[in-house]
Amino acid sequence: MADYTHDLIVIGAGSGGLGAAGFGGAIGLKVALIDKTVKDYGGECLNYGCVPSKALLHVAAQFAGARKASRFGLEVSGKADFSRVMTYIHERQDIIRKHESPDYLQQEYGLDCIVGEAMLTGRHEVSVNGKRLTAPRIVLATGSRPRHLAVPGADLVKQYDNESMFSELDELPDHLVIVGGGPNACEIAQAFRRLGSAVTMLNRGDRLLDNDPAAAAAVLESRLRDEGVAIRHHTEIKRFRDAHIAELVTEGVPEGTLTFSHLAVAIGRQVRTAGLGLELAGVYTKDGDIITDAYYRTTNKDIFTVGDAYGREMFSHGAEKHNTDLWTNLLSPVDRKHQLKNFSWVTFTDPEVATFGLTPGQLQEAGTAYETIEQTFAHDDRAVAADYREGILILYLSKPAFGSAKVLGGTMVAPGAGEMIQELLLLHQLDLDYGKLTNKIYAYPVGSRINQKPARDRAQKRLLSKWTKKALQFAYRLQNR
Ligand SMILES: Cc1cc2nc3c(=O)[nH]c(=O)nc-3n(C[C@H](O)[C@H](O)[C@H](O)COP(=O)(O)OP(=O)(O)OC[C@H]3O[C@@H](n4cnc5c(N)ncnc54)[C@H](O)[C@@H]3O)c2cc1C
Ligand SMILES: NC(=O)c1ccc[n+]([C@@H]2O[C@H](COP(=O)([O-])OP(=O)(O)OC[C@H]3O[C@@H](n4cnc5c(N)ncnc54)[C@H](O)[C@@H]3O)[C@@H](O)[C@H]2O)c1
Repeated sequence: MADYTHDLIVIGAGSGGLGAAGFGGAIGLKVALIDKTVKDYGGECLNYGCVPSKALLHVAAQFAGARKASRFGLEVSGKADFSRVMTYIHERQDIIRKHESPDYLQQEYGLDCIVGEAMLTGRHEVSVNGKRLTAPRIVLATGSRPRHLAVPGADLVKQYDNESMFSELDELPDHLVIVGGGPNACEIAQAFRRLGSAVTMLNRGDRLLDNDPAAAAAVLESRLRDEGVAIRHHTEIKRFRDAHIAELVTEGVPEGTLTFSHLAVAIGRQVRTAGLGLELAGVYTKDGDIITDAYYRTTNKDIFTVGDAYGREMFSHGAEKHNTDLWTNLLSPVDRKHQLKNFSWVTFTDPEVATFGLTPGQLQEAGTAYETIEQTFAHDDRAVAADYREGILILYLSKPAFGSAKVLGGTMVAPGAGEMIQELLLLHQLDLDYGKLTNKIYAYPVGSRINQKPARDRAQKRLLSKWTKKALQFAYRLQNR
């Protein structure tokens, strides 16, 4: 370390940077962690992403619950007091912020937390606040930024993205138009509708949640429509006439105009590259992404990316996964390759859409034989009691020549699906037989009993074949004469 100021420099203190620097600090390395402002510590997830969106959904769920209770005589009316909703969100953020502040990180992990805009100035060199830092390895955890619409008239309109939505929006929109059909668009559509806004979603694709199975997305879409969200697929904004009127096109054909009070864009993310001095460090980009290999290395072998900067799965737990791999690679001569075999993601709408393990696309690409099981919640006692019979569980099971099937992946749509898939994900990750669930005794009527239903059905089918039935009858009569 003689010639370097630090063992490791990490730029960006979001989910990616906190994990990368935190582990280095925990094992006693001299790590510099840099972010632009004190408030930026915690990154997108804390400030404008996961945390505020989940707090918003939590409040919105209470409104939905109260409205549903009108069926049983409770009278409710009115819209949300938006400033109080925002206050709640900001309070929640402040609780988490305490453990992600520069002071806390410095004290707990011994990190050298620096507040300032960093720039690469050499292959092992970073400049921040006029100072030069050096390290044998540098991690770029600089995240991504929201995409905006660039159609004619775009400059006439305030495009609320997730950053401005959670920092500038100060009133409940009368009519919120949301452009996009991914997890971000679905979550905010349901939240604002439940708080009392009219909501229209405009989606370029032919369905919501492209990364989840169509059958799962259809369940969510039906719920959103039932709650009053207008959803238009194959639809884009062609131009804005003024700050509140958009001209639409559906598959290239003019579709009239749409008037809105507020416009939100949830059309994906772009990796941040501007102002980082990448070229000075030999880090190259292609089509706006930082070029990286399967080991998180950039075109400079001593500079790595994690989190959204890696340009693939853009989730907080994606960053967590990247850091686990990266640290394995930084500490051992055997490199761990990026793969998504055991990954999962959840859209936190009501019902939640939770996907885990391998997708049909990945299975087909790998040439893996599998069968698909679709289990409805229609006759699940908990779903009947708590009124979510429209939920589904989709499972991809292996087709072994001998022995029991393995859980390869799947998707669940249900309230709390993100929690309920966890045992399935564990079976998959540990490569355990699906049949292991057959004799598990679940407390009645926990929702996750649904995970067992197909396993029991399969076991019962085997047990109740003509010959096994005869054998069992014989065994019974022999024992009970
Ligand atoms: C609305 C929304 C909801 C989401 N909900 C979820 C969810 O429920 N679950 C989930 O897993 N994921 C969710 N995500 C995704 C998740 O927020 C991101 O994947 C994650 O925050 C990315 O972390 P990161 O560290 O890669 O980037 P960021 O958190 O963006 O951190 C990058 C940091 O780098 C800093 N930086 C950039 N350039 C410089 C520079 N030159 N000098 C110093 N600092 C710099 C920035 O200030 C920033 O703080 C959501 C995203 C959005 C938009
Ligand atoms: N619960 C979660 O984990 C969660 C929640 C929100 C966001 N995120 C993450 O944040 C990132 C951004 O999410 P996102 O939903 O914005 O992006 P996305 O890329 O997942 O979805 C973008 C959507 O916008 C549509 N679209 C794109 N351009 C359009 C246009 N011009 N007009 C109409 N529709 C258009 C696409 O068809 C697609 O449905 C993702 O990586 C996502 O995983 C995660």
